Amino acid sequence: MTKKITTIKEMQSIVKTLKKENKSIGLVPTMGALHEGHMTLMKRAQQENDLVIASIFVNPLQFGPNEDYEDYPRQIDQDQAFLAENGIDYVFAPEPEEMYPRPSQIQLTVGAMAQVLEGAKRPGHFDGVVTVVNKLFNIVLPDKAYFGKKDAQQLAIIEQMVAEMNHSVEIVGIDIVREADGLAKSSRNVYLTETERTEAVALSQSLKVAKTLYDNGERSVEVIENAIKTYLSQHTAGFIDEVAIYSYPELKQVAMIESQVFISLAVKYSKARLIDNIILKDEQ
Ligand SMILES: Nc1ncnc2c1ncn2[C@@H]1O[C@H](COP(=O)(O)OP(=O)(O)OP(=O)(O)O)[C@@H](O)[C@H]1O
Ligand SMILES: CC(C)(CO)[C@@H](O)C(=O)[O-]
Ligand code: BAL
Repeated sequence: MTKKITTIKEMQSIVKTLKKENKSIGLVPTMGALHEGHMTLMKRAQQENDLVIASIFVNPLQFGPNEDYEDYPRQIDQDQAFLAENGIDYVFAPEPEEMYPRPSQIQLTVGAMAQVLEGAKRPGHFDGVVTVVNKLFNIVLPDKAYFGKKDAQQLAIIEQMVAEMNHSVEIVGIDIVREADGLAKSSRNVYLTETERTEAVALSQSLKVAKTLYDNGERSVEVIENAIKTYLSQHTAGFIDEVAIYSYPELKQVAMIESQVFISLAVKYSKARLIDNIILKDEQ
């Protein structure tokens, strides 16, 4: 059975007991509408900790005014059953009023790392992410916390936050989990129409085109970005919102592909904005 906790006080009291018993805690922060991508994070957390706390919280602070906060899929009972089937110990699922009971006097702001890629498209998004993740770390006091590489910029910023704020937690990044045809699993995939779902395979396919170019020796950012844009425009009617190559984890733009970089892309469909990325390593 997965025990559902909705108050910070109860969660902290459970954590206190677990710490007294010397149990290691793995935290998997999510926004719910759980799928196999999330479950891969949970499984890894189970392997590496005495017990796992999943959090489900659609964090209002990380959504812009014209984004899908109201519409974001919420299915806590289904999620709790899925967590129980997979032997997850606790789900921390507070309401927004529990996490943010009063107007905030103290704000966290992410610097240059949040001015590019997703952060540039979604102003304030990463300030909201680090705020809630900070609170979750303080409430759950995890030994390890698990984040997907699908949100590569988020992972880099959280690693930076942990280093700067001296959180006693080890951050574990998990590879992107994909559908059989290559589409990255995402809670927002349910928004896709049938045609969009068929076409959305173009995101991962275009990254494969880029990888092949890279493997064949291409190192020009412009050539690789253009190849992705061309592939996408030929294979999907979705709006190409972003195709960019950045160093990882510094999140600095690169002129040539010389070090570890990631190619990030975002495509907007009628209701869903999907992201994907691939990390390229220069073996030379
Ligand atoms: N396909 C995936 N592979 C690996 N990690 C994933 C995948 N999908 C989500 N995650 C990770 O799970 C955690 C929770 O993500 P979240 O609840 O936002 O799910 P999501 O499916 O990414 O939803 P969204 O539709 O908002 O993109 C994040 O660390 C995210 O990177
Ligand atoms: C890390 C997170 C749970 C914080 O709200 C969210 O950004 C997500 O689901 O990736
Ligand atoms: N997985 C990223 C959370 C968001 O889109 O707000």
